[in-house]
Amino acid sequence: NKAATGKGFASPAASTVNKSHYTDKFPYSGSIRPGAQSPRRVVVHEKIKLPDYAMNGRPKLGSSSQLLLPWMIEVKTAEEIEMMRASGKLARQVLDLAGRAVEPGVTTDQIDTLVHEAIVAAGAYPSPLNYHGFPKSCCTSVNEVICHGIPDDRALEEGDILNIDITVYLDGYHGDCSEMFVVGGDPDPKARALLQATYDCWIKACQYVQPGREYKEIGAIIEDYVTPLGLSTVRDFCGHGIGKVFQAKPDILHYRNNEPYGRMVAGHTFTIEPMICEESPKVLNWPDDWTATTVDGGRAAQFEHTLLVTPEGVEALTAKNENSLLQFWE
Ligand SMILES: O=C(NO)c1ccnc2c1ccn2Cc1ccccc1
Ligand SMILES: [Co+2]
Ligand SMILES: [Co+2]
Ligand SMILES: [Co+2]
Repeated sequence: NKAATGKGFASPAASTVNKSHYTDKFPYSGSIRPGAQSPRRVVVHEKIKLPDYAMNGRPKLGSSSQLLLPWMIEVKTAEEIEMMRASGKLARQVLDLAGRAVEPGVTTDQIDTLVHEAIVAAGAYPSPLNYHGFPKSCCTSVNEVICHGIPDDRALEEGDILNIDITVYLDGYHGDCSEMFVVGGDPDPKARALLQATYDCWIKACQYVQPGREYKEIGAIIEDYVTPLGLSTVRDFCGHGIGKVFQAKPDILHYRNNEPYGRMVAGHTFTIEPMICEESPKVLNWPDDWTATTVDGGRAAQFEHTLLVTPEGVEALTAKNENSLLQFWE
């Protein structure tokens, strides 16, 4: 996902704000707070191909091949599709490894360490690390955190719902996926409803994908599914084209829209990663420059696949494998 609109956090009208949960003046909306981060890592293994931003944090502008005009979507060759399959497969393996480590008392920093070491051991680079300066190798987003939660020293608690978002850069190609995990394994009924609805609208959107279908329809499918259930879909971050660059065209909006991104073609690769909220979809950006939470403390859930448009329809490059654990919503 990426900021589809400008940043800046909601500033509730002064008169109506209950300041009881204010700490250091910032209106945190729920109980999650910034934690202490362990020292940043730098990947220096000579065998690992680094993305262009690895050292200076700034991805080169424009799409992977300079020939592509901004509104054109890259069509991968058969060889590139094989590379994307390998990246997607690795991202899935790392996400499964991270998910198996989730239990009360484990910190998100410990999960980040596990993820970082597994990605580097596989000869890949953890794509989020230093992407626009991001400090960690994956995102861990708990409860009211919508996305881009930074792994830190907070221990996971019974009943937390957690998104772990993994992106790997393997031999020049990114693979990006994320999934929800329930800490302690027994979600409250409202969490169960949020997780089931988020999963169901996501699967519905993924199954819509096939050559000739319009990109913009994805948003309507998601929004029309969650709204009748009393849930909302975040508008500030979107899915994205992916390949030799982490984020490319098209922008995949998760709400009803008229984006002019045209139609799907076999060989397109992109993510669908809806963020669904219990209450308001409005985003409160923390002063840490990364973490995005709901403005009202309502919880949020997200799932993400990297998808390939095939002549027959769609292939989830980050699909679960025979060793992946199934969750209650599947
Ligand atoms: O698609 C993504 N995840 O699915 C994705 C896209 C872009 N930046 C990302 C991610 C994940 C982590 N960051 C790093 C970051 C960069 C700037 C602002 C906030 C976070
Ligand atoms: Co993504
Ligand atoms: Co994301
Ligand atoms: Co992701």
